[in-house]
Order: sequence, then C-alpha cells, then structure tokens
Amino acid sequence: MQIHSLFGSGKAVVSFEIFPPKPNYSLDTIFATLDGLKELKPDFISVTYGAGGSSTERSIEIADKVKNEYHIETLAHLTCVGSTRGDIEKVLNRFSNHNIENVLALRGDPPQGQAGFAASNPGYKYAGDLVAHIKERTDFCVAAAAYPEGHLECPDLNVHFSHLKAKVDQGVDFLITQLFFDNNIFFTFLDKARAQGIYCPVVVGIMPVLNAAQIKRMTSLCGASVPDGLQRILEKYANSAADMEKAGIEYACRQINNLLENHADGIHLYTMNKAEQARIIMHQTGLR
Ligand SMILES: NC(=O)C1=CN([C@@H]2O[C@H](COP(=O)(O)OP(=O)(O)OC[C@H]3O[C@@H](n4cnc5c(N)ncnc54)[C@H](O)[C@@H]3O)[C@@H](O)[C@H]2O)C=CC1
Ligand SMILES: Nc1nc(=O)c2c([nH]1)NC[C@@H]1CN(c3ccc(C(=O)N[C@@H](CCC(=O)O)C(=O)O)cc3)CN21
Repeated sequence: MQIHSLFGSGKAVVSFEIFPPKPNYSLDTIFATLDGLKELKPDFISVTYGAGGSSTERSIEIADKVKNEYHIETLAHLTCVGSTRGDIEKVLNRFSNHNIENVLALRGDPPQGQAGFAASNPGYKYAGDLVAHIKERTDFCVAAAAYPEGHLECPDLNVHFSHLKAKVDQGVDFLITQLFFDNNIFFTFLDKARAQGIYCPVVVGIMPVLNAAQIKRMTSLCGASVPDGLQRILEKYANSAADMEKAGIEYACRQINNLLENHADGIHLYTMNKAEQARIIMHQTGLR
C-alpha cells in the first residue's frame, strides 16, 4: 500500500523507525524488537539505510522482513550520496521485487568525522535529485525529510525553505520531520511551509530521550536545540538512568499530546529499537 493514501482520515497516522543492528550483533535482536512493535499495529515502519555507518544490505533484508513476514507497511530509507544512478536503480529494483512501495529519499550524512562532502561527489548532490529520479522512473510513493529548525549546512532559514519547497515540487508525497524538542518550533515551521505552498502531509518525528549520551550524539548530528525544561531533566537525572528514561518518556508524551491536540498529520516515533518504551508511549498518549 502507498502510505500517502493513509492521510486525510482525521486520525493521526502512527509510525515507527528502526535501524539495523551493528554488524557484530545478530539480526535476531531487531526481530525481537519487531515482535513487540507489531503488537502496537503501526500504520508503517521505516528502516534506516546507512545511518550511523550501518550496513545497507541489512537494511534491505530487514525492510523485506517487515513487509513480507510481519505484514506491516514499510518505508525503506534510501540515501543517494556517493551512489550512481545505476546503483540506485539496482536498489529500487530490489525494493520492487520485495513488494516495497514506499521510499524515504535522503541525501545522506557525510562520513563520520567529516563536516561536508568531497566536491567530486558523483551522481546526486541533494535529496531532491533522488526524488526526481525515483518519480521519473517508478511508481514508488516518495517521502522526504523536513527540518523545522533548519539544517546545519544551511544557516539561513529562508534559503533552506526554498530548498525544501523545490524538493517537494520534485515529487514528494509526504514529509517526515527531523527530531525537535520544542513544539513551537514545529508550529512556526508548519505555518510557514503552508504559506509557501508546501501542502503535502507532514509527519512529526519524535525521539524520546532515553539516555543522555544518545541525545548528545543526536543533537550534535542534527543540530536540534535543547529547551530549558529538557536541559533540567538531563541535569537532574544525570546519575540515574532509570529516572532519566522515565522523565524522557513523559517529555515525549507531552510533546505528542500537544501535537495531536493541534491535529498533526502523523506521529513517527524514532524507537531506537526499543519496543517496550514505544509501547508505554503509545499507551500513555492513547494512540494505541
Ligand atoms: N540515514 C537515514 O536513514 C537518515 C538520514 N538523515 C540525514 O539528514 C540529512 C539531510 O538529508 P536530506 O534531507 O535528504 O538532504 P537535502 O538534500 O534535502 O538537504 C541537505 C542540505 O542541502 C541543502 N539543499 C537542499 N537542496 C538544495 C539545492 N537545490 N541547492 C542548494 N542547497 C540545497 C539543504 O538546505 C540542506 O542544508 C542527511 O544528512 C540525511 O542523511 C535523516 C533522516 C534519516
Ligand atoms: N542527520 C541525521 N541522520 C540520521 O541518520 C537520522 C537523523 N538525522 N534524524 C532522524 C533519524 C534518527 N536516526 C538515528 C539516530 C540514532 C542512531 C544511533 O544512535 N545509532 C547508534 C547505534 C546504536 C546501536 O546499534 O545500538 C550509533 O552508534 O550509531 C541511529 C539512527 C536516523 N535518522
């Protein structure tokens, strides 16, 4: 099923994100996660591709299992940086052969320890180039990323908006946001996006703070700002992992409840492969 057909019912679309386990871990760990997530009946699950240096083969294998063994609608991430058009066509063919109908078209992060990309990057420069290529050649439903706080590489928010508008016009069916911890930033972003003619559904990406180290890594990777309320939690529970997790889950639930009150099109939970915490959040927000 094409995910864009799920929007517009008046109910928020609910989705989860998982990433492949590191190469030295068995794939069984992700199947244990999926067993738990399946019970929550998500509308779809997305599988990251190359995030944090993970193997792309594992991403394809997991996306296949989600769709064909768990029978959950799948959104396969695809990054294009460093690939040729031929490489991308091969991966798209493999997705098609596994009946995967939805792709999240991304540019990709620079390699770890590197701030930018080599000028000689072949093939694709921006995610929009990948969106256009997929739409030209296939019938995939195409999602893309949106950055409510702007993007680290593009400090001028107005310029960044024009890039987003151009990307959407290249054929994006729906957007998923980068994580953020202050809903007001999202509401301002959404108003501005609509005013600039970006009309597609916008799913909100939420990352629960489950431990301080992970949030440090994510905020430095994606530039999300940490509001005072969250900073206080990080300081107060610095020496108590269990209390930190509990407070992080409560924070995420408050964010989600407020987004639902404001009619968000969808909630996409960055699960960090933790099914039990996802279950608590789904129950506490009444989403499941
Ligand atoms: N591996 C994964 O599963 C995931 C990765 N990400 C990462 O988030 C980051 C951004 O990715 P995307 O949104 O796909 O990239 P993008 O290509 O849409 O944007 C990246 C940067 O390029 C600028 N830009 C975009 N189009 C432009 C144009 N036509 N001319 C000039 N500048 C332009 C944007 O303002 C932004 O600063 C990447 O680093 C991506 O890998 C995000 C979610 C999941
Ligand atoms: N810039 C950017 N790159 C991404 O890959 C990305 C985003 N933003 N935003 C949304 C999601 C969040 N994603 C994430 C976030 C964290 C990890 C992470 O912490 N990975 C650990 C592996 C942990 C483990 O295997 O247990 C790592 O060390 O890389 C992975 C994907 C992927 N996405």
